[in-house]
This record gives sequence, structure tokens and C-alpha cells, in this order.
Amino acid sequence: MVRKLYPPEIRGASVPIGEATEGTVENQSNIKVVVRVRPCLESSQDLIVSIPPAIPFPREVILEPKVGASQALRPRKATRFTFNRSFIEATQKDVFEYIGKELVDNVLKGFNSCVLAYGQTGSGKTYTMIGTDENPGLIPRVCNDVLNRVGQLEDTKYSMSLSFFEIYQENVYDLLHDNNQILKIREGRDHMPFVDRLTKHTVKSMEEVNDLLRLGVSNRTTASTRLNKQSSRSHSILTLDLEQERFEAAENMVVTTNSSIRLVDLAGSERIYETEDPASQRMKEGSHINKSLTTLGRVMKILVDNLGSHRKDPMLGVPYRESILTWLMKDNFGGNSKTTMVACVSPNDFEETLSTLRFAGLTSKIENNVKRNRKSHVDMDILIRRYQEEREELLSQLEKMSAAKIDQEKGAEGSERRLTKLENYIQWQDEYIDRVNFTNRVKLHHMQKSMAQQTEKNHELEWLALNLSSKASIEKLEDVCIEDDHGIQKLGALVKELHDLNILDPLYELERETMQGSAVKYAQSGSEDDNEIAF
Ligand SMILES: Nc1ncnc2c1ncn2[C@@H]1O[C@H](COP(=O)(O)OP(=O)(O)OP(=O)(O)O)[C@@H](O)[C@H]1O
Repeated sequence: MVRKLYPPEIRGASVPIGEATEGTVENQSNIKVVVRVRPCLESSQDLIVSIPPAIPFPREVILEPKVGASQALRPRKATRFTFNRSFIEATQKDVFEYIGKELVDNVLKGFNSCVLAYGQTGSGKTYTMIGTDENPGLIPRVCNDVLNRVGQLEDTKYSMSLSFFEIYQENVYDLLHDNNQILKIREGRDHMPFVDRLTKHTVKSMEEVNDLLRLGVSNRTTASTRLNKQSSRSHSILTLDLEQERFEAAENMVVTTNSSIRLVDLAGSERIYETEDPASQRMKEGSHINKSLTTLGRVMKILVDNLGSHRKDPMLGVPYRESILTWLMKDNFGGNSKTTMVACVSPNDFEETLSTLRFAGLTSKIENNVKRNRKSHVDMDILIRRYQEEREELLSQLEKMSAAKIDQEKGAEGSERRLTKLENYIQWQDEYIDRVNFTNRVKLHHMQKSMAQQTEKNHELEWLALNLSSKASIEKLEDVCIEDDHGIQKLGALVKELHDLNILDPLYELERETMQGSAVKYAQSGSEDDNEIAF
């Protein structure tokens, strides 16, 4: 494909170098909340959560105490919640189609995005985010879609990288590095926190992505809880960073877009029961989890209150730094990020589901200020490099085209030669047919003449034989025989004449032999029936 040549004015040295424009706020965007109800894993369990069907898609969730519920739950009435979308018995593909596609659209456009799975232990957070080999979740599907789509963008250079860390007991660990070191959090010049010395891995294919995911998942700290043996007691955060660089012809600028997707699998949000031993590891984990999730709840509440009070900066005074989770996710709550929360609920735990849905309801009120992270500038090095690439591409196209033209000409020459050959052949065939016709006519004429003469002689012989009475008639017969010899000799001469006529052609040769044989046969037999011989 030939790219459009850059307009001449941008090739000049008078273009300002390194000019940059920062992204501007594009819109206020509420945090999106999606509820996913995990299917009943045991058939005997009664459903307490239902989702009424709706067009174009369901958004409500109804929570009802099951028949025969405990005394404590009996007085509770059915509670209805409305979110952006609610899923029950949804496939991984359904969830990706609704959440993941938009996420990829956003990152390609240069927006930061985040999806976090929130809910009690065993409610399907890890299943939604990572999934299984047979049913991959959001993370592998999103990575796959980004790789596919960015690879198809015309005239765009890109680099995609992944990092994966966990927060366990208020410490940060790199999930893609086996050294088990606690990593520090620092703040950049923009006051945004980042994990220092976290490894970033450039990925170009899904094989690379899957290898990293496998490594990260196996490194993730897990411990059993009373509810789920596989429950994870840490928060895991996978970040996909995408850098795109493309030339925007309309602006005469090279545009660099840096955007990221954060995919967060939070630890279980359930309460730790009083019966636990306060000194136990699980209690310790639980208190840390509680700390980060309670801080998250407080952050949400203050952000919502600040919105109501019309503060100039709604992020001011928000206690982000009170937990590692909220500090690191500062931008995702109230900042520059299109954030979606997937509230995962079990279909049969009333209290935990109610608590999750209430938390989700609070989250949906938060507004983020989203901007495209786009820098445009004239970079002479890039322009010159691109121009050279383009020139090389055009030259190679030209080379290919000239080669094709020569081939074409050769082809035309070849076909002309073939045409002439064909014409000569046809002409030769016409001449051949004429010659054959002529020869046949001559042959026919001579044969007819010879046959007529021979017939006449036969009659004469017949008459003489009938009148063998006198010496004179015997002499006459001898004369006729001599004359007949002459006739045969004459026929031989005729055959020779025909032979001379057809000497160049093997077919004639064959015909000649046949004819010669026939003539000889005819001459030998002297019978009229031999006229039937075919030539
Ligand atoms: N939508 C679903 N369809 C089929 N199975 C599911 C679904 N959601 C969850 N599961 C299954 O339920 C079990 C618990 O799910 P999962 O581990 O994802 O829960 P979790 O919320 O991540 O728990 P934890 O907080 O302990 O990490 C797993 O065996 C998982 O495969």
C-alpha cells in the first residue's frame, strides 16, 4: 500500500521542533457499574437474586430473602437496584462484548480506563477477570483485542506492555518477578503515584501475554478461607500500557498517545467473622483487606459528597493515601480514567450481596474527569525517517511496477510471436489442403482415364478371345498384349509422376504407396471391379 506523501511544507526546516500540546478534559464520566450474578454452583441452593428481563438489556437486580429465611432476614422486603447493566448466566463473551470492547475503544483513542471486580469471596471476580483456559475472562480477551486492533491501524507504530502486581497486607509485590521483594510507591512530578521498579514487559503476541498471565497467577498469594479454599487474600492489578505514534496529516503533526487499561481483581469484600482467632494469619489478612476496602468506601463517599458540594477540585481532601490500594488507584476514582466496576455477587448470600450492591450503588455516583492523553508535535527525526521509509516504499513499488511492465511487454512480444506462428501454421494448413485437393483431382483424372483405356482394351481382348479362329486374330491378340504392356508401363509412369508431385510430404508418401500398390494391383488384375479401390 502506498501511503500519502507528506505535504511539502512539513519537510522544510522552518517547522518548529518539539512543540507539544497536552490533552484537554474531554468529558465528565460517571463510573459505570455492571452486576454479574455467579451461577449456583450447588443445585440445592435457593436463588435470592433475580434479574428481570428488559429491552435492550437488563439493568435491574432484585434481592429477595428466600422462602424459609432465618428470623433475621424474614422482615426484609425485596430490594431493587438499577445499574448500567446486569448479567445473570452470562458467558465470558457476553461480559467482554459489553465491557471489554468499549475498554479497547477507549485505550485506542487515548483514554485511560480501569475495570475492577468487587465482591465477596467466591463470587466470581477472578473468573470474570482472568477466567479459565476454556473460558478466558476479560484480561486475556482485552489483550487479544488490543493486539488485533492496534495491529490493523494504518500508519501507526505501537508498543504494548504489561505489568502485574499484587497488594498483600499493604505491601506491593511484582507478580512478574520471582524475587518476592516489597516494592516502594513513589509519586511522579504530576503527583501521581507509581510502583517503583515494577517490571514492564513488552508483548507482541497472545503467546507472550498468556505466558505472563500464567506466571502472574501462579505467583499470586492465595490462602484458604472458611468460604473458599481458593480465595485470594490480595488485590491484583494488571496494567496494560499502550503507546501509539502516528502522523496526523490533517494537523501535519506526529501524534503520540499514551494510554493504559487497569484490570483489578480485588480481594474478597466479606466481613471477617468474630469467631476467628484475632492472632490468626487470616484475621491479619482480613484486617488489611478491610483497611483497603474500607478506605475505598470512604474515598467513594467523600468523592460523592464533594460532587454535591460543588467543590472546585472534588479530589481535594480525599484520603487516598490511607491505603496502598486507594493511593495507587487515585486516578481511577475521581481522576482521569473511564472506570467500570463489576460487582460480582453470589446468588445465595443475602447480607454480602446486599452490601456489595450498596457499595456498587455508591460507586456509580462518582464522576471522573476524563481526557485524552495525546501529545502532538513535529519531530523532524520522525518525519525524516518516515519520509525516507515512504520514499523507499515508493521506490520498491516503482521497481516492482517496472518489472511488471517489462514482463508485460515480454508477454506481449511472446504472444505476438505465438500469433504469427499460429497464422503461419493456419496458412500452411490451407496450402496443404489445397495441395491435397489438387493432387486428389489429378489422381482422379488420371485414374479415370487409365481405367477407361483399360476397359476398352479388355473389351478388345474379350472379342479376340472369342474369335481365336485365325492366325490373324492370334497376331492381333499378340499386338494387343504388347500394347497392353505399354499401357501398364504408361500407368507406372503416371504413378512416378504422382510420386514426384508429392515427394515432400510423408502423407503423400503414404498415399503414393497406397496408390502405387493399387495401380499395380489394378494393372495386374486388369479388372473393372478394382475401380472401387479407395484413394
Ligand atoms: N460466571 C461463572 N460461571 C461459572 N463458574 C463460575 C462463575 N463465576 C465463578 N465461577 C466459579 O466459582 C468459583 C469461585 O469463583 P472465583 O474464584 O472467581 O471467585 P472470587 O470472587 O475471585 O473469589 P476470591 O475472592 O476468593 O478470589 C470458581 O470455581 C469459579 O470457576
